Amino acid sequence: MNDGKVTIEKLGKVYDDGPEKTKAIKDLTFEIAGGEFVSIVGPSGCGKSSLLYLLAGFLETTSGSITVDGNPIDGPGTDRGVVFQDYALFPWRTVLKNVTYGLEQKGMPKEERRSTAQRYIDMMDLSGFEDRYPKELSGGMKQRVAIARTLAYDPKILLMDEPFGALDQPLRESLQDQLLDIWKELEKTVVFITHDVEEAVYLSERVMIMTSHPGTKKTVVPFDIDRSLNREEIITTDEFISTKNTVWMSLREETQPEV
Ligand SMILES: Nc1ncnc2c1ncn2[C@@H]1O[C@H](COP(=O)(O)OP(=O)(O)OP(=O)(O)O)[C@@H](O)[C@H]1O
Repeated sequence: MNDGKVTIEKLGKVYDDGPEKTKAIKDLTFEIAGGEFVSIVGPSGCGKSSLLYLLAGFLETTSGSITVDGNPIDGPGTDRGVVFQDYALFPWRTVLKNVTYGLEQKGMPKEERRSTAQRYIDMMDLSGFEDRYPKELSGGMKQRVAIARTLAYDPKILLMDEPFGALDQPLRESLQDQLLDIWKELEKTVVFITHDVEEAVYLSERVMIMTSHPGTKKTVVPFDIDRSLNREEIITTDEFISTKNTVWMSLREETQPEV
């Protein structure tokens, strides 16, 4: 069954393109079920982005393996969609043309491209902005376009690298809730990198904490949040508060200098 399951086994990544070799990731083994929402936190420089780029196929593994539904990753593919912090929109294309980009690459006929793009533009509350250019949009809107563009080509897996890191708190919260709605509706696997422990726990089903450089899996914290509750109710539950503390303590052990 093709369901977006990710299997990472004994993964290692060494950068050797500079004057010195940098061991970014070592011996990381982790499995993500199809349709699961997993967040990854870890100290700065522990290899979170490297891991995401390896999953995206932008980088090659040095050792170990990553498979999606049993198939080894061999470069970028439309089964995986990446959303970056800085939106990475095409400035010369309108909102609509940004969203249809991946569909053009897939060779989808024009009419179908238009209707598919419109579905995700509507889903991300961008109706009426189809003909705007990125420079005419706010940060939150740009990120919604970036998400719509990724969703439009229907990847099984969403790889998100601090996608809301540049946004202020109210916008961040509104995009988090929008992402949760999408995840529930479209049942994608989501791998979400963040520095924000509250965001990690609010969004996901499990949080993986990485050790400091070179990064590997330190621990995985699973929890069970009742998604029928609203934000105010969720963040005051004992489960949410204690999970947040557990993740925070684990992360702090990695970031505090040894005495
Ligand atoms: N292209 C590269 N060439 C050489 N070293 C690199 C390269 N990209 C990253 N590194 C190094 O690999 C290590 C992991 O970097 P990475 O960006 O994956 O960490 P990160 O956890 O995402 O960091 P942050 O939280 O600060 O964004 C760091 O030591 C970094 O300097």
